[in-house]
Amino acid sequence: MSASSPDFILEAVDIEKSFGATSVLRRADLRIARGEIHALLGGNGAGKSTLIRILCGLLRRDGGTLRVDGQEEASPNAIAVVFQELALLPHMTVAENIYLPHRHRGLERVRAAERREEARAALAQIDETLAREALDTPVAEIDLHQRQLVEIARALSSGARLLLLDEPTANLTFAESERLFSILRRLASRGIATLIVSHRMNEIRAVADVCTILRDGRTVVNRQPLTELSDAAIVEAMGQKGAMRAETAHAAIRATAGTTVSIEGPGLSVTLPPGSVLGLAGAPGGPSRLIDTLIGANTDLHWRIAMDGALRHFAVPAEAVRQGVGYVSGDRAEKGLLVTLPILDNVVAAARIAGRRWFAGRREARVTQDALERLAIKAGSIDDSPLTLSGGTQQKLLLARWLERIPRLLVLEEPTRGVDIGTKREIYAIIRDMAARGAVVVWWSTEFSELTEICDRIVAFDLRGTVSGVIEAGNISEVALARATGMAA
Ligand SMILES: Nc1ncnc2c1ncn2[C@@H]1O[C@H](COP(=O)(O)OP(=O)(O)OP(=O)(O)O)[C@@H](O)[C@H]1O
Repeated sequence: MSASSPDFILEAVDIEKSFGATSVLRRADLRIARGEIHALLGGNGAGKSTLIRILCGLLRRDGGTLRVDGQEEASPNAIAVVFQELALLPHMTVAENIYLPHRHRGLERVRAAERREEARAALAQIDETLAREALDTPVAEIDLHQRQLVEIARALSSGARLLLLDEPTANLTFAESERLFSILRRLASRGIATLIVSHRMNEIRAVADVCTILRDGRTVVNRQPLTELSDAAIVEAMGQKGAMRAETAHAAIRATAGTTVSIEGPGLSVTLPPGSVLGLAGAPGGPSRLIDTLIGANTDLHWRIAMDGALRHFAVPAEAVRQGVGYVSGDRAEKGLLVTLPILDNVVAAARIAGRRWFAGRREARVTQDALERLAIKAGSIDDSPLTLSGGTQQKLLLARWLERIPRLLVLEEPTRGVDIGTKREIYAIIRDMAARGAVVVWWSTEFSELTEICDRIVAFDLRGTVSGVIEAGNISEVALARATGMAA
C-alpha cells in the first residue's frame, strides 16, 4: 500500500464489497489527483456504480481504506455525486434546490436573499445565462441538461472538490455533452476533480486525462494516462476483446419475408422494405414524436404509418404490440422496466400482451431462461428483481422481450444507453439478425457513431424538431449527421 499523498483528493485502496454471496468489489483501487478529469471504465457489472456509492457514503464498504485529502475522516461535503436519475425537487426553484443542502449545515436562519445570492454565484460559475435567467424557475420547467448543471452547482456550493458523474451524458445531445465537458474542464483548471463513468470511448478521450479500469471488481488499469492506451488496449483490459468495431461497413440487409412499413409526414415520405434499418438523428423533439406515433403512445395525426400498404393508427401501445410493433427504450426507469415484478415477467411482458394472456404459463420460465442465455444476462434467478442487475444488464433485459417472437416493426429509442462496448456489439448483432429475419427497424440514437455503423438510411431532424434531410447509405457519415441535425460542436 503506498503512503498517502497530498496531491490526491481521493485515495481508495483495497476496497471490498459483497452483496450476500456475490463478491462485487475485490480489492479495488482508485486514486484521483486534484483537478483532474478521471474516467472510471469497465464492462457492465464490473462494479463501477458500487464503487461510486461507496465513495460518496451511500453504501458501506466491507474492507479497504478511503482517504479524502489525505484524511480518513473526511468532510462529507468534499465529494458530491450526480446520478443519472437526478435528485432535485421539481416544484422548488433552481435557487432553492441549490441551497437546500445548507440546511444540513445549520444555516437555515440565514436570510433568504443571502441564500439566493449564494446559489446564484454557484450557478454562475457554471452557466452565467442560467444563473441570470432561471434562478427563480421551478426545476420542473428547465431541461435535463440544465438540471444537471443545477446539481453540479449545488455540489460546488456545498464545497465539493470531487464530482462523481455516473454516465452524465446518457440523456444529453451531442452539443449538450460538449458543453458539459467544457464546464468540467473549467472546473478542473480551478482544482475541482471529476470522476466520470461512460461507455462512450469518443467522449472519454475528449474529456478525461487518465483512467482506471475495473474488471470483475478488481482494478486492472490504475491511473493511466489515456494517451498511453489505445482503444484496443482499453477494451482488452475490460475483458471485451472481440468488441472492436468491424472495419467493413455493414451491407444493407435484404430479408425475403416480412412487412413493408411506410412513414409519411411533414418533410418525409419513406418506404421501408423488410430488413431495413432506418436511423433517426437529432435532438429528442422530432424523433420522439415520430416514435410515439409508431408505438401508439400519442394520438395526433402528424405522422401516417402504413404496414403492407394498409394505414395503421394505434390508439394505445398494447394495440401496437398486437400488430407486431416492438419497442425498446433507453429510459428504462420510465419506459420499460417493470421494477416491481421479477425478471421473468419483464421478459414475457410483450408475449403476454400480444397473446392477451394474464397468467404465468409453465413454458414462460423456459423462454425466459433461453432469452437470458442468448443475451448473456447474468442473473441470480429469474425470480429476482430486475433492480439487482447492473444498469447495462437491465437494458439487455428490455431487448430480451422481443427475442421469442420477432416484431414486424422494431422501434428503438437509444437502446444501448448505459451498455458497455462489448454488449453493444452483441445488441447490434441481435438487431441485425432480427432485420435479416424480416423486421423493419427504426432506431433513434444520439450517438452518431452508432447510427453510421448500423443504419442503411437516416432521417435527420433539426433542433426545432422538423425533418432536415434523409441521408442515404453511401452518404452516411458523422460529419453529415452533425451538419443535418445542427448538432455540430
Ligand atoms: N443490491 C444488490 N444486490 C445484489 N447484487 C447487486 C446489488 N447491487 C449491485 N449488484 C451486483 O453487483 C455487480 C456490479 O454492479 P454495478 O452496478 O456496480 O456495475 P457497473 O460496473 O456500474 O455496471 P453498469 O456499467 O452496467 O452500470 C452486478 O453484478 C450487480 O448485479
